[in-house]
Parts: sequence; structure tokens; C-alpha cells
Amino acid sequence: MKKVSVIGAGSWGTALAFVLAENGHDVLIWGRRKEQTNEINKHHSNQAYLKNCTLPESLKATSNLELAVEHAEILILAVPTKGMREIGAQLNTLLQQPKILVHVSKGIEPDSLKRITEMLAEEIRPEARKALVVLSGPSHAEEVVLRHPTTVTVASADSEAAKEIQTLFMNSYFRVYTNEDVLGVELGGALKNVIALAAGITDGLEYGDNAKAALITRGLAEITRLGVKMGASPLTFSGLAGMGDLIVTANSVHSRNWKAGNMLGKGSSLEEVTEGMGMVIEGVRTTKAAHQLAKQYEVSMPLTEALYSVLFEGHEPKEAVDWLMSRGKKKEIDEFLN
Ligand SMILES: NC(=O)C1=CN([C@@H]2O[C@H](COP(=O)(O)OP(=O)(O)OC[C@H]3O[C@@H](n4cnc5c(N)ncnc54)[C@H](O)[C@@H]3O)[C@@H](O)[C@H]2O)C=CC1
Ligand SMILES: O=C(CO)COP(=O)(O)O
Repeated sequence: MKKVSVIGAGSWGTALAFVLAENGHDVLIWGRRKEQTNEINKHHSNQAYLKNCTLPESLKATSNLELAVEHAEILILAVPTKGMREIGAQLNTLLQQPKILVHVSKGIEPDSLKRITEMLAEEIRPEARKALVVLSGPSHAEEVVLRHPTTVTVASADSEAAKEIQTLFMNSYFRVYTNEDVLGVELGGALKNVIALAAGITDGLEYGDNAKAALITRGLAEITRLGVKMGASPLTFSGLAGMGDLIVTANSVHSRNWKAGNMLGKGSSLEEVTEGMGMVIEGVRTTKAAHQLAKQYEVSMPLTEALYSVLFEGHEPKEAVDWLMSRGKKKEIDEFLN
């Protein structure tokens, strides 16, 4: 039995706290809002994020971050990418001794173009962290709390820490693999959201299954192209954090990124979509970051470019698809590798 705190009481933090509590660990979940942590403690539910889910009674919640940090030997960080630096800076002041820090979020910071482990390494002094670990893969919170079979991967520069986190989470419905490629796992998890948004748009335009298959396949090609140029293993992108997560996010009714794209394809504005969701849509900011990374690494990422033009340059979704389809002739495999 380990003492674990989950930082962030949204859908994913709550679902992972559910798994860890079911595995017999002593779990405390931290959320910003007292009404929400009271609801978890008194009613064993978190209705705003996970409807109709009864949480284990052993799972306790707090809105006091200091208490959550003191409680645990392992911290799971589950706040949106946008809030990760702020949380990192607070943890830096609160952490008295080194702990394993596992982040489970999927994004890249625009402008700095930093991945989450890089941001955390900048914000948290080395003496306060035993290891930085990322957990990623095809895993919608709504299905995890139904105990439906789910697989994820964990990666860390510290392979012993990765194995410890694998053991911490593994159970009959939550299967965890290890992967040594931290860069690839973080890029795969973040960049699939961009393609899932685009897939939502083609569904919103009612372009059907051929278009969706094209998006997933060519989307994976451009993610892999960038990732390999940045130094990741190409094999990671055909694994759980790459293809696996892209398939689930581009197809699932649970995906906020797919839903956002779907609404855009049906004619809503980006403002209407983000205001209406009530949950994080990581793909929007990550599209900005991916667009900048493509420029920096001189990698062709036409789907990212097309989505960027819709989100930030006022192009109509249909116009963006027409542009994609009318580009010059390409070789499929050369394009994939270079
Ligand atoms: N929902 C899911 O099924 C999965 C989500 N993820 C990733 O997990 C991360 C968190 O997503 P969700 O829990 O789904 O989001 P969510 O929108 O359901 O909840 C986010 C939570 O973080 C809090 N929050 C927002 N900004 C914050 C800040 N600056 N500081 C502290 N707390 C803040 C919100 O109040 C809310 O409680 C995202 O990067 C997402 O891509 C990964 C796998 C599955
Ligand atoms: O990453 C996820 C599933 O693996 C969740 O995706 P959404 O943020 O689009 O819901």
C-alpha cells in the first residue's frame, strides 16, 4: 500500500484516483474548489466531471495543496497543461523531500514549445523530485470508472520509477506498459489531440468514414515525421501513446477534442465551443504549439497547418479541407519518413 495524492480533480484525476483507491492505496485527491472536494468526501461523487460514478469510500479529497503534498510519497499531476507550470511552482515550495512525480496530461506549451516533463523540470528543483514520469495512452476517464479494459504506457528517464508506477496502477481492468521513450510518449499524447480535433471537423462536415480514415492515417504520419525529427522512436507512434490514443480520441463520443471539432465543423465558432465544453480542450493550444514546432523543425504538417488556419486565421473548415485535397502530388512512404 502506497500513500498517493492526485493533484487535479477533473475527469482524469478523479478516474485515476478511483483506480488507485481500488488498488488498495491510501489516496488523497486535491481540487481547487471546496464544494467539489466536499462532494467527494460526503457523497463519493464528482458529478460535474464523472456523471453517475460512485467513488470508493476510501478516497478522500482536500482543497489544501500543502496537505496533499505532505500526505503522499507519490504525486500524480492531472491538471490541464495550461495550469502545469503554476502547480509545479507551488509544489517546488511545498515539497520538503524528493517524491516521484507522475504527470498524466497531454499538451505542449505554445511559444516555449516545452513538453510537460520539461516544464516540471524547470519549475521544480532537482532535490524535490525523485523522478519525473509520464503516463499516457488511449484512456477515456468515463470508461475507466466503468472498469472497462484499458491500456496505457508509462515512461521515465528513471526506469525503476517507471516500473514502480506500472505496479502502482496495474489491475484487472487497467493494464500498464513501460516505454523508455519519454519524448515520443509525450509528443504522441499531445499531438493526437490536434488530429482528433480535425477528425471532429470532418465528422461535423459529414464527410464520412473515408475522410476519417485518411485523417487518422495521414495524421499519424505527420506526428511521426515531427517526432522522429525531434529524436523520438518511430515505434512509439505505432504504440499506445501514438496510434492507440489517436484512434480512441478521433472516434470516441467521450473525446472533448473530437466534440470540439465536430461543433466547429457544424458551424460553431471557437469561442462558442470552448465556452460550452466546461472541460479542457487541450488540442486548441497544442495546435498553436505544433504549428510552431513544424516551422522550427522544418517538418511538413499539412493537417496541423489546415487546422491552425481554421482555429486562428478565420478560414472555413470546408476551405481547409479543399486546400488539403488540392495540394501537389506526393509519395506516400517517402512523405511518411521525411
Ligand atoms: N478526461 C480524460 O479521459 C483524459 C484526460 N487526459 C488529460 O488529463 C489532463 C486533465 O484533463 P481532465 O481531467 O480531463 O480535465 P477536466 O477539464 O475534466 O478537469 C480539469 C481540472 O483541472 C482544474 N484546473 C484547471 N486549471 C487549473 C489550474 N490552473 N490549476 C489547478 N487546477 C486547474 C479544473 O478545475 C478541473 O478540476 C488533460 O491534459 C487531458 O488531456 C488524459 C487522459 C484521459
Ligand atoms: O486523452 C484522452 C483519451 O485518451 C482524452 O481525450 P479528450 O481530452 O479529447 O477527451
